[in-house]
Amino acid sequence: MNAAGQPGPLRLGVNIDHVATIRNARGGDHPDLTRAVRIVSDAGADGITAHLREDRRHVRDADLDRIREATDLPLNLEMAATEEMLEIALRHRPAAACLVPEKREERTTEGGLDAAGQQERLAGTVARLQDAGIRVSLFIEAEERQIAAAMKLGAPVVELHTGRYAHATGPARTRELQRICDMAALAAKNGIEPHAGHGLTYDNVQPIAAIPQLRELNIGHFLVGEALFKGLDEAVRQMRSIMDEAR
Ligand SMILES: CC(=O)[C@@H](O)[C@H](O)COP(=O)(O)O
Ligand SMILES: NCC(=O)COP(=O)(O)O
Repeated sequence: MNAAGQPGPLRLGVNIDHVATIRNARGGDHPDLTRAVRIVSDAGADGITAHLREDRRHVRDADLDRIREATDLPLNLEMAATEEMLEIALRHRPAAACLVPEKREERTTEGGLDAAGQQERLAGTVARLQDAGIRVSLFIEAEERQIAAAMKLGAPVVELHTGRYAHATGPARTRELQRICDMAALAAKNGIEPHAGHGLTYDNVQPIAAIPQLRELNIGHFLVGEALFKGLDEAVRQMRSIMDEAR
């Protein structure tokens, strides 16, 4: 919140992974990721997010340079906390690196990173990224013990996993929303910048975008799907406008 008690600006990071998923379905270079990045930039995104999965099912190593060349927007690299990914991040120096849990056989990122249970393992990765000037974020469940772990690790940012909220209905959704509100407030109170993302759509983004402490939402799969019907430019602009109206 700013000095007047109003929520500050909310950045939109567009995750372009699933443009690459469609490209990879045929093995060529269409749809071109850099074209998508330029459209997203022109449509009002504040950043580009890409998850370089260990199995390279969507974005690939060579895409990272191509994304950087296509836009001045900051790149938020989502990555597992492995030595291989750390070396890639240190070579490419994205503006931000978001440490995510990864299971090879999962359909999508199923839950948050267990920062509380893996503090020792994560400490070195967080420190090496930060030493390289890369802003570290931890993609965690909205739980007090995970925020406490982020504080101990010295992470400047947490991204709260909104998957459970996105899939819940009725009172369960209200509970999930409250959890995210409370943990965004707790993070901010302790000097950690809270972000959120996963499974957000036009129908469910408004209450999340209205959480005053949140500074960034990362949204991908829905926007790429919606782009089939209205184009990527319009899909991003509409999301931007719902987010702006919520502040
Ligand atoms: C961590 C995360 O939420 C994103 O990476 C997003 O889900 C897109 O990647 P997947 O669809 O491969 O999970
Ligand atoms: N970290 C969440 C993200 O980048 C986008 O998730 P989704 O919108 O593809 O589910």
